[in-house]
Amino acid sequence: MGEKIMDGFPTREEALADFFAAWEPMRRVEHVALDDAVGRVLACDLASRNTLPVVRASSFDGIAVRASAFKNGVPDASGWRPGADYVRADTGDDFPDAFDAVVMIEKAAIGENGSVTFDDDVAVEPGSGVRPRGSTLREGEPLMSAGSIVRPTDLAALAMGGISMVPVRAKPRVAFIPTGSELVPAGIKPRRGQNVDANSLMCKHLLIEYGAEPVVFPLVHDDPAELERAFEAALSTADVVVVNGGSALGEEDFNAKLIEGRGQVVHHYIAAVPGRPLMMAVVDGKPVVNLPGPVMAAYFGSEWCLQAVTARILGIPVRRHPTVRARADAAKASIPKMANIARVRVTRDDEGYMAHFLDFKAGELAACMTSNAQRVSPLGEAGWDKGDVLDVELLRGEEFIEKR
Ligand SMILES: Nc1nc2c(c(=O)[nH]1)N[C@H]1C(S)=C(S)[C@@H](COP(=O)(O)OP(=O)(O)OC[C@H]3O[C@@H](n4cnc5c(N)ncnc54)[C@H](O)[C@@H]3O)O[C@H]1N2
Ligand code: MOO
Repeated sequence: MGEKIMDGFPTREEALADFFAAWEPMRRVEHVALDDAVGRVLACDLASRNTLPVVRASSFDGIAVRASAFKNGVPDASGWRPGADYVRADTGDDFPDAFDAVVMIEKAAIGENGSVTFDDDVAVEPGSGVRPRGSTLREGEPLMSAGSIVRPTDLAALAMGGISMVPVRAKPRVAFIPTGSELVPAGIKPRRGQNVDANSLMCKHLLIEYGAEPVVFPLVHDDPAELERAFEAALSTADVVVVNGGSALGEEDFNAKLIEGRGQVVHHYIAAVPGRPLMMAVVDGKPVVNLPGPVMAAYFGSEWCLQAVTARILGIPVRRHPTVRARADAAKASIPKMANIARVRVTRDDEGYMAHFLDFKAGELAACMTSNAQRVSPLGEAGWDKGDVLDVELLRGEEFIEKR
């Protein structure tokens, strides 16, 4: 391993800048129904095609009247008849052109014969109690801009604006190739020497969260020909290829070698742990990532690298987790030359939030993966003391933090 352990690696930012300079994102546009648009990235600015109300609408449940009847104060309406002198017009209703104002139903008692008795304080002007044409939305009014991610409330705006098919950026198709003869699929009991393929599921769903369309390949054994077949199939169909495992120097680590022989390696080994043997390459103009195999390494590499690649293709920023300030419950050393991700259990007591750092190398890997927080140490940080207050990223809502 020698000096390859810590020294001379690019930071994540430097590595990504070089990687991004080496390939151009292709952006395809497709049209999806409103019902399928949530979570998708808008491909262009959208403006309303509708005007609402189309003509007018009552502001409340009431009766539509002629304002002229109120010119000299509250009229005697004992002889009024529905249809001729007034009509019912409830919230949002349009009503015949003969009427031009609406009186709230609380201020107008309708008799059995259709007559009306108004409260003494009713004041009616032309247009009172009426929302005019366009007072909700006007044709041509901007609805959303390109690059926004569609949410359920946005659907309401798009629906009102008469958008039925939504132009969105196509999801980047990311092929994920899990490798290693020792792996068995989730749900199969591992025998001696075997390990569970935990990354395929984790990375598939992380990629979905990032906005990609993952294509998870079947497990590839440690066999160069098998790997090459999977790699070429992935390259011919996907926008991004991720080979998982075999990134370091093991006997069966053909993956890095295959990629090296097939394209241009931009970086191999990054100042980010776990997962420093991550490799970025370009093959046939497409970004290829050799994501390290250990679960925490695959997670961190997905978060900083695969997410950035997906976000670049989609033209969106990478997501930022909310942070809280928490007291470290123990001292810890970290490697100053490396950005170091640690998973954290955050709890609450009378003094505030407390951070318990989990150790994936000491039997706590599952606890790490299910923890409610994490922290990436900045480069240059050597560690902290018990009681130091640190920013930690929350991975579940603050409302779920347990009180101790
Ligand atoms: N001599 C050296 N050994 C190692 C180095 C090094 O620099 N020199 N780097 C270490 C570091 S750091 C990491 S990170 C790992 C990188 O491992 P690989 O990417 O080569 O992965 P594999 O060797 O294929 O597997 C390692 C480990 O991960 C498990 N794995 C693989 N895929 C999955 C999966 N889909 N789901 C769950 N677990 C997976 C695999 O079973 C192994 O246990 O190398 C260090 N070694
Ligand atoms: O230290 Mo590696 O970078 O274990 O993942």
